[in-house]
Amino acid sequence: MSVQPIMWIPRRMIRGSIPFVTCSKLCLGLSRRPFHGSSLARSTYEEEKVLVDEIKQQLTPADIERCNKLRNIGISAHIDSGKTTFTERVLYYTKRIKAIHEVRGRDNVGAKMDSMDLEREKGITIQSAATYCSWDKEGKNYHYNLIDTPGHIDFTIEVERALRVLDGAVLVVCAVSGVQSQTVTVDRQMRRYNVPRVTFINKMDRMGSDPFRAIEQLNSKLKIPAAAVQIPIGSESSLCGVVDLINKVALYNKGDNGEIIEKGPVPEELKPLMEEKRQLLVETLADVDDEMAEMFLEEKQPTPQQIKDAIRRATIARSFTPVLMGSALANTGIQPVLDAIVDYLPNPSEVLNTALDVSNDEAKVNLVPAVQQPFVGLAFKLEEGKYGQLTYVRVYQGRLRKGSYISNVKTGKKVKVARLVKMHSNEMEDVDEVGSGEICATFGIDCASGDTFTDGSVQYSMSSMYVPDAVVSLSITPNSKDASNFSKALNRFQKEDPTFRVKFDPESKETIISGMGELHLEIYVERMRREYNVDCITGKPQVSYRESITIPADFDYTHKKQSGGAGQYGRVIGTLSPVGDITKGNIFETAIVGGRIPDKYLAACGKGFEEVCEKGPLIGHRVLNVKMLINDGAIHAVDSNELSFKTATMAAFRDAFLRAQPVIMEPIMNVSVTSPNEFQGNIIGLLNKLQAVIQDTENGHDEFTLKAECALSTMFGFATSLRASTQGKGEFSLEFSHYAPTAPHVQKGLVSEFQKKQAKK
Ligand SMILES: Nc1nc2c(ncn2[C@@H]2O[C@H](COP(=O)(O)OP(=O)(O)OP(=O)(O)O)[C@@H](O)[C@H]2O)c(=O)[nH]1
Repeated sequence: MSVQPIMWIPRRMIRGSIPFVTCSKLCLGLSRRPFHGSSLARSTYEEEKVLVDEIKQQLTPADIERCNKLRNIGISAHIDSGKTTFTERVLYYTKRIKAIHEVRGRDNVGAKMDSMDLEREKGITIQSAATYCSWDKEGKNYHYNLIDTPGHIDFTIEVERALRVLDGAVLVVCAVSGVQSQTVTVDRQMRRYNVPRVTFINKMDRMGSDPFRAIEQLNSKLKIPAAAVQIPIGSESSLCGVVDLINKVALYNKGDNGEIIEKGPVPEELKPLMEEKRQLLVETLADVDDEMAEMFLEEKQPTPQQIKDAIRRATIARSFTPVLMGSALANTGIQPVLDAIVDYLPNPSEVLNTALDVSNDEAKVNLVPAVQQPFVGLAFKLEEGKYGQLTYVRVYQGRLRKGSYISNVKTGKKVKVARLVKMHSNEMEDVDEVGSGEICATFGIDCASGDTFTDGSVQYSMSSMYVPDAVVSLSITPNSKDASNFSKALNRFQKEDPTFRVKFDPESKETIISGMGELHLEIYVERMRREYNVDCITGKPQVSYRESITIPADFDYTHKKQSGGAGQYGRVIGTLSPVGDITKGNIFETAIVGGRIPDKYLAACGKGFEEVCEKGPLIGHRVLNVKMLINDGAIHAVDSNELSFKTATMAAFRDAFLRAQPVIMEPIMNVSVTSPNEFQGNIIGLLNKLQAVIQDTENGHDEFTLKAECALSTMFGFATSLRASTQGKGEFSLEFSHYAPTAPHVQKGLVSEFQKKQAKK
């Protein structure tokens, strides 16, 4: 039987088809990796592109020239993938630093971007660090603002705020471990802020490295079409360069620190692989880019420039990521990433940034990165420095000048920009002015993280970043009597980090800190000791439970105190009900007819509701997803006041809550454990003991990764048991997934423990 050759049609041309249709190429035996769909609804990007093109019309040639040379880039990845090591090379090759220092290096200097002592000791990045550098490409000088972000999930807010203000990112992936749990988190964050990325597969010098397996995982796990634009020359310890698939040329790193890039012909033995992977690149592009698809159908061979243009379009459209590879530690393949940043990542004029016009009913406005426009900037990160509060600002429109006055849209306060600097990790350079699209920092501006500033002529407010909920808390008490440094430190940390929260429990007279995980809180306790000289005693980590209800309950409550002195009277009637949509949080509503409760008393009811939600009736933890509706009530002509209504609301709430089949909700975490294959049995045993639900295991070359869901309450001390079961070779990460009701016996235990504590007071 003869097989009819069917023409292979790029997926892009089969509109509306979701599963990948493989036609003749498969029939002809050319295997293609499965396709899992593009990362972005195309219509969304097309609408965005129209707006970006409109905005570009408003730019002067000087604005375009300035933006063309600018890239705001983040470096993000899973823990220990080599972001900081990579950034160190970038700074060295761009001549920002004169020598390379390693993370945990023997010279004890540490990498430039890990400027905190604690970061250098632990070899982890805790705070994101900003810097800038210049890169010469084909005779043109480009300016990069770079932010190196932490990999550990506990410091995730640093990644959120960096990605909020960046236009593009380099996603670093380990060539041995491939896509890891935190790579998935970072990918989600990149999508949240529509950040296009180029991917760099690092650690190609390590045994067991396999860039093509990592690319498969980008496709399958992150569901982003990805294709190599390079292949390695040599492997593991003999890695010496990469083949540029687009130009079919070999690039070797030479010199003591790989600073010289030497071009050469492609080694003969690599030519078949080069052709295969180049073809795969073109096919993948044809799947995501119209122009490439047409060329493909017409069987035209694209030129290197056409391939590069297609990569640029598809990367900016967030429907593709080009993959480069090398080894930061072995100084191989870094310079091509710097070129790829220029070639494939957007400049500030190619990204749509919007704000809400507060003076015009919050109408959406598109920001124009032109210097002549009124200034609009976002304060995205605060840091307490030697000279006071340092505020990092991304300028979206207009320009920011030293000595000028800017106004905080939220508070209406006007402040003078006394000092303007560009950051180079923990060092700074004074500047007089920064233009739109730039990132800078200022001193002495009192604001909160996420505030928008303008020159006062417009009232634009930009959306802030996503702040995840704190899940772990512990009590903390300073060891010395002098509490001033203690509260100073707590105030500062709270201001800098929206995921770090502090509250004082008047009943236990304890200060409670909460955050993203044990490590997060541990680091703050340690920083308190080092930076503020305050030794602290901490309690056992506690889970931040939530309290909720499962059925509605009506209430009719009268608060009355009419004997002796000034009287109190307030009656509230209504319903307490569970909120189905968990994104809505707690809701307070009133529907009073005929003014039976005046507005000022209703406002007091609202305050009472907020207060009582902070400390739930079951075990004193925050209330989640409860709606309170007050639709009737009564006042007393003399005795009613705001306090009476607030008290009545709180008591009504507590009473109805307990009748509404209340539940205690506990945080369920996504756990990811990676360890050498030989410990797989131990780890599964360990997780079974913790009643974790194992969802996936994946065996790599010599490591395996296990994913599970587990209640946070069982995970305290997991680091120690994991260390013991894996001879210290296992690693894990925990990330909040959702809240789920605790088992009835656990709830009973928690409630009786809480009641015992209350009775003792
Ligand atoms: N073999 C090899 N090791 C590398 C390479 N790049 C980094 N490393 C090592 O991997 C470890 C982690 O590197 P970092 O640069 O701190 O990784 P990171 O992603 O910044 O780490 P966090 O910010 O803490 O998540 C260090 O011991 C580095 O020396 C590489 O290309 N090859």
